[in-house]
Amino acid sequence: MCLFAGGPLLAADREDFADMLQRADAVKSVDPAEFARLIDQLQAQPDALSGQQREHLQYLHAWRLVYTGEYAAAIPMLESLADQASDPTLQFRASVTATNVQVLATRYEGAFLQLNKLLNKLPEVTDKDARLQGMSVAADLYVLVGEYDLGIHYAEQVVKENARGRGVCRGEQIRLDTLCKTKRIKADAPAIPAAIDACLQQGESLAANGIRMTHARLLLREHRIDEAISLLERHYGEMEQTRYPRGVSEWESLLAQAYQQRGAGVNAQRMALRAVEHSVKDQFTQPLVGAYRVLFEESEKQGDIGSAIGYLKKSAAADKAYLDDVTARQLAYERVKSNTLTTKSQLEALNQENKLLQLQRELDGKAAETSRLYIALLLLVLVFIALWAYRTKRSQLHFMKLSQEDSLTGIANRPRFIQLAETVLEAARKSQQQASVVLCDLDHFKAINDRFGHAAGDHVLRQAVIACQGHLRVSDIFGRVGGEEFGIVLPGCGLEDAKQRAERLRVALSAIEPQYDGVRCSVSGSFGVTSTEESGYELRQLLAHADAALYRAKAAGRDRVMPYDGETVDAERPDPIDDELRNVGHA
Ligand SMILES: Nc1nc2c(ncn2[C@@H]2O[C@H](COP(=O)(O)OP(=O)(O)OP(=O)(O)O)[C@@H](O)[C@H]2O)c(=O)[nH]1
Repeated sequence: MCLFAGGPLLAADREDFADMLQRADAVKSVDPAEFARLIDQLQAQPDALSGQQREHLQYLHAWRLVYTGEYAAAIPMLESLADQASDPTLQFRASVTATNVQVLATRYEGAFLQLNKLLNKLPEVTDKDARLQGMSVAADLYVLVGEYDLGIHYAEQVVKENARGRGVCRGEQIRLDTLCKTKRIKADAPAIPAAIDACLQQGESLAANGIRMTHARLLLREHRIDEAISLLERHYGEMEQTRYPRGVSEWESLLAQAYQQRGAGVNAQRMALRAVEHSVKDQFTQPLVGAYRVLFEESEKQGDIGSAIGYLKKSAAADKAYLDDVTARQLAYERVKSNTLTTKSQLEALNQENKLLQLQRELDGKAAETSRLYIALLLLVLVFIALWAYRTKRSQLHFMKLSQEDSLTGIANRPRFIQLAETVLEAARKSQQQASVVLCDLDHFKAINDRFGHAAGDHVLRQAVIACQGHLRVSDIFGRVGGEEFGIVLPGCGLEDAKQRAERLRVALSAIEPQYDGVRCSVSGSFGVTSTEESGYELRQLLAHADAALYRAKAAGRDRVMPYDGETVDAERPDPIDDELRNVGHA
């Protein structure tokens, strides 16, 4: 398929682009020519790429600019990707590279600020390559400001994680360089060839040559000049192929110094000039200072004073610029560190404040909870009191009912009957209305008890009450005033009415045929009736007259109704409710 032919873009094309991007990413530091070819090809069709692919391409393009020393152009591209890239891993990688470039562009403060952000983000980054990049930058930066142990720590971390087998090469390069700087390694250390091998196996010739430079420095330090020259000459072409100007310039400066130490002035001069030529514009590095120094000394040796003075001036300027650079990065590091510490302590203060607020909130919460508990407790007590009051009232009512009720028949007992009758009669008296009183006594009740037993007698009493209730009004007062004797007050009834109603009660009584244990017995009752017209409104009088009439009914043969006939009541005749009346009167 032709990738860049016109016509609609197919999904397969996008896959090919993705493939090319991956490939470009993979070869960017090992095969600059292939990397450049792929980037150029992809850049020719920007509209054919997806948004994410365009971002990836932009990152690789910025990387290429860094590689060729165009830092000013690369930094804004990388910063924009670090802030806005849709893929978080690309975001992290862009910010790592941005940090790196800020160092190269001597923007140290920005670099250290960015480094702090990176290290904070690092624990969340899972992409192994991105982690390798982040930790490598951290190691480089710490070494740059003389924090060698920190640098070695991150370098060792890179080796340990060994992302895609590249960690050993990258981490060892930093570690060995740091050990060289701190004079903690010898030129014959076996770690050196091992690290070079690891890099070569990964195709990382730039890193392999970086380690070789470290090796050459160690050899020179140990005055093994020929070995150093041999090493540097042997791999010079390879270094040139990396097309990394900064690295090439450093290599050439080192070789120039080696030649000079050997006394090969012409070669030293030639190589130093190349180092100056390949050095990054406006970048004052130690190798550049070294190259100018070689040129000055060689010119001086040759008696070319004019050139010597010129190189001396350049050397002094480069040296000063380099020292200024060292001071600048040191200052930037200290400033960021102190700002970070200040921010940290401010954050801690804020944290403390937050903790206090949190505690306060918790206390408030507890107080609210306690209040809620108190309220719940109070409600519980109130409910308990209400329940207790309700039960007390209920039992009071129950006992009151018990005290007013006849337990056998459920109608008013004698005291209650008297109380109700008094009230009704008083009302009748006040309204000058008639009322009648009826006394009813069951006939030969003793005989029922004797013949059928006491329980049968109780049963008959209950049946008799039920029969009577069927003929009484709600306003009538009905009570049990003796063993088998009942009293009835009929408000609004004159004597005739009362006689008729008593007659209905009598008929009702004689109609019941209570059965007990299968034995049927007959019941009848005798009734004595009087009214307020005959006897007045006094209950005692009314009852006495009704009782006299009842006595007459019994005497006349029972099972009948007798009205009070005006006869004088026998004072000797025992009055069944006399005591109660006396009590009521006293109450
Ligand atoms: N079973 C039962 N008997 C009761 C109760 N109260 C009173 N008696 C009985 O009622 C009977 C009343 O008898 P008496 O006073 O001689 O009257 P009596 O047999 O009805 O005869 P007269 O009234 O003259 O017709 C007694 O035997 C009492 O024991 C009660 O609650 N239950």
